[in-house]
Amino acid sequence: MSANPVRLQAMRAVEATVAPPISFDPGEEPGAIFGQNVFSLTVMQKRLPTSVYKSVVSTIERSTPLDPDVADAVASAMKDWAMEKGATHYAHVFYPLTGLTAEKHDSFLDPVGDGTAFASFSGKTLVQGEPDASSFPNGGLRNTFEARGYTGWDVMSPAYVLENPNGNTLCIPTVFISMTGEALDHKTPVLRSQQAMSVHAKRVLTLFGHDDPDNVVAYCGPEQEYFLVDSHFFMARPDLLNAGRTLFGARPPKGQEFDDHYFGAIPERVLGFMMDTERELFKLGIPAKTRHNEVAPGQFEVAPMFERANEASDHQQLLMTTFKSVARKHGMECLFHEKPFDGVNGSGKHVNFSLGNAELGSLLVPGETPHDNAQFLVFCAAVIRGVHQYGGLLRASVASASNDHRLGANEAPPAIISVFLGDQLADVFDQIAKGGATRSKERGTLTIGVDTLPNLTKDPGDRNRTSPFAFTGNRFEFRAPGSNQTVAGPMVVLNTIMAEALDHCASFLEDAVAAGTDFNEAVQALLTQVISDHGAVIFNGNGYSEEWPVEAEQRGLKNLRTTVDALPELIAPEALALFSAYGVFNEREMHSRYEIGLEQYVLSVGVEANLTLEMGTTIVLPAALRYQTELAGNVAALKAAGVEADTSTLLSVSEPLAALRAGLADLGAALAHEHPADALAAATAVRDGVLPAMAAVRAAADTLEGLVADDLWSLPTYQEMLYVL
Ligand SMILES: NC(=O)CC[C@H](N)C(=O)O
Repeated sequence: MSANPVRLQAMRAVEATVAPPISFDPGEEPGAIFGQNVFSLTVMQKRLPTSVYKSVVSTIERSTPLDPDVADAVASAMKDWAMEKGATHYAHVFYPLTGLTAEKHDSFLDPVGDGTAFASFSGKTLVQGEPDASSFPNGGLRNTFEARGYTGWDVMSPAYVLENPNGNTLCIPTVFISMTGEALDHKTPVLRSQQAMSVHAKRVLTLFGHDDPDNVVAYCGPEQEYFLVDSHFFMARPDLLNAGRTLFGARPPKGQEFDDHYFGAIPERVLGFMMDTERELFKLGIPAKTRHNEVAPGQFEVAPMFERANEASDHQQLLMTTFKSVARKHGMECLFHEKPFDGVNGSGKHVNFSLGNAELGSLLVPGETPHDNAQFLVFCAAVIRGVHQYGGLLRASVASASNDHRLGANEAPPAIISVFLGDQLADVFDQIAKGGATRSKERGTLTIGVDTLPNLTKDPGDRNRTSPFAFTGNRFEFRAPGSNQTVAGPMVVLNTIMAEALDHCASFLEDAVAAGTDFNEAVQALLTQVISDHGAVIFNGNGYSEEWPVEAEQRGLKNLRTTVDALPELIAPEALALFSAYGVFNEREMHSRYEIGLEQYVLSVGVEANLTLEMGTTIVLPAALRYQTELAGNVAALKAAGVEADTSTLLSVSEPLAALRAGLADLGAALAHEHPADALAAATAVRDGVLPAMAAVRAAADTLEGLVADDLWSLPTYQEMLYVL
């Protein structure tokens, strides 16, 4: 074991760690706690007069406006319920463009004027709040002197009581908008885009004979990957502490090459943590379903069941905060960074996406009959059209400085957005392209009934983990979103591109039918058109291969490697036209998101660069210099003793040491440059000037880590952080 005091102490402390007991009551019925802290429809049904309850349900299901009297009744019941659960405050929770969760707490107590106070909570307070919140990024949508921003209750996402050892709070999920009604958050566009998509999905469903269908919603099932690191190591790494990822660290002798961690037995300490998180999530009605070890050592995954996109997105944010706080209780730090450790697997948040409603289920499930299948194929075709036309927007929706390190490296999807259909579906679309599908690969049988559409089995064939957008039997999996990102961004783009594509499909079919074309023939013609116009986006091969970027370029698919390449997609004329046509964002809102994305990029690389400079100068350089001095002393002593001195070790250290010094000087110089005023120019300068300078410092430091005496190296190493839990 290392004699370096910092690391030694950390190791001893890890050894001595005793996991906290799980807060589990052995007599408890399974599932008894699920949703216990949620003001759910069931709770509302019990506590509200029937007419009020029905009115809320209608607002949720059919988007009817919320009546002020109904809001008052709901608020009163909600307050009583929350106070019974120990809540003293309520908070409008919102999701500003930092990607974090924001909350402003207010007490239920109102002073009466005679020195006493009573608890109150009106419909108006439930429905609307007014946090000052002027310091959130708004990309030019507000000036600080007109700081007003409003929060408004998202009726479709239930309120809940958040427990804290120091007191409980009633939390109300809200949208956050400016005085002029422009979106300052991630939730507003999810709701707007969902509405737009529903309008056109319903037109398609009506064409397929569904009479007055319910609203169609987007479902989202996010798979959250994360790393756990013992707190003692975490605290000894300023980079993890401040940037969430290691900026230094030589590859460990053993990485993930044995694939021995993936789905392996979950370490006892981690399992205890997982059970504890699940309990907290269950109380909040978050359906955490699956847990397992991931590819990299120290990496794990939790996957909740799919939910409506807006609720899934709120739950996802809550899940992340819950994981962070429970991990600390267990003496660990939960890392959501997309690439905390260089050279091993990064962390994604794969978004499983489908459309549907309670009445019809998922619309991306192959049906039992050719007629159902025709409907399914139209929805799939819409996905293909949407992803092909707006792949750049999907890429932009997952663009961040941290995700740039992950995409295309060590088993994460590439930055080129293509669609994987699986053998069966690819074969069907192939046949459609060649003039009408008559058989499905799996069954190999001719279809009967409504002419030429094939039967489809529900088994889609093999999975393809190298694709950023893969059909998995009853949904598509968008694999590019990063572990630290909100799922709202991708969901907004998915909903909006589906709105456009379904609008196109519905209009095509409506026109054809009006012109007297047989409906099935119209469907065939539509599918043929979509596949010949947009089939280039379908790629079933290996997305990690070296040939793919070359082929993708020939197909005209974009390869937007970095955030700086991707973000301009947001303000491309076709993107502005798309989002405004479907009422999701106006031009100002798009520009604000573009500016904020670039600003966040510059800020996060800036923090990392300053940290690299600081750690390089105050931790790595001194360790290397000490070792060099020790070696020089050894050479001098040998020479003095008249013994021939071997200087090779001294020289091998001196070389990277010189490179480190030069690298630090270059990085310092790169950081001293004033940023250009234009946001894109600033981000480009950072990408092309600062990032390479950081990489040069790291390369020299990582070489030194392999040379310097272990007792002089105080930064916990990759082997310690990844393997000691
Ligand atoms: N097994 C997996 O699905 C690996 C996925 C990978 N961690 C990613 O970044 O997306």
